[in-house]
Amino acid sequence: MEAARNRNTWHIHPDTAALAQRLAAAIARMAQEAIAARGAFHLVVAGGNTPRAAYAMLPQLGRDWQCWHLYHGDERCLPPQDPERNSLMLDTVWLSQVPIPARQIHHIPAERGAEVAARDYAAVLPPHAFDLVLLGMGEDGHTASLFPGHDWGLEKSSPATLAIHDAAKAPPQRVSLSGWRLQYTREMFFLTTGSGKRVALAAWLRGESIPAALVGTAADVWLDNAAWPEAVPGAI
Ligand SMILES: O=C1O[C@H](COP(=O)(O)O)[C@@H](O)[C@H](O)[C@H]1O
Repeated sequence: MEAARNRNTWHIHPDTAALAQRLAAAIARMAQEAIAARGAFHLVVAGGNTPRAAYAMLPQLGRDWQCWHLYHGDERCLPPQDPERNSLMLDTVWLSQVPIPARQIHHIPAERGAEVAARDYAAVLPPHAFDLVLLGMGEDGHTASLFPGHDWGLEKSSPATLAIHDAAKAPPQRVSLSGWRLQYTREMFFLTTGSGKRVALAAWLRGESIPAALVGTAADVWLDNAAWPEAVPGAI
């Protein structure tokens, strides 16, 4: 595969363990820089399986937890204790072990249903840019809960949050930050690992209009060799 000409930086890692370690260190470093510069770190987290190992390392690497503010890129409309909830994964591997003030952890109240949760979540978003947005990519190229064939809310006239009713991946009801709100950030990292992501990654590298590519036009993309076997570890 040849990288399409775009504004992405591709960080290739030999395996998921190496990626998780560097990613967790990068998040902790960026938090310290943001806190030193502005007194707070506003982070949007990705759901799914890919970021789990990095999140689990953060309790050891992070500091100044009282300055962290957490948001989700998306959530699935399921009860809070459902194992498929992004918030439950985050609580289990990371948040239950660190003293981030509860009022600064903005889980999406997706158990209220997509429309109500999207409205309520919009009300807690900051008026300023996020410091860092973490995103994953599904096998079909979706990111957050922005799926192929849907409106991804890339226009500034779109709402900041979208109620999703027919997602191609279960559950069909979800809430997502819109494309432009995800892009309103100082930095964006995409996390993509495993051979299951090869087809979507190849489409991105060819310049196809998949949701991940259009949201992540200028993102740093963190990959392992299983997702891009031909790539030599390093940054391109
Ligand atoms: O449904 C979702 O999928 C993407 C990718 O998940 P992964 O398990 O392949 O890492 C994820 O980024 C998103 O937050 C999630 O809700």
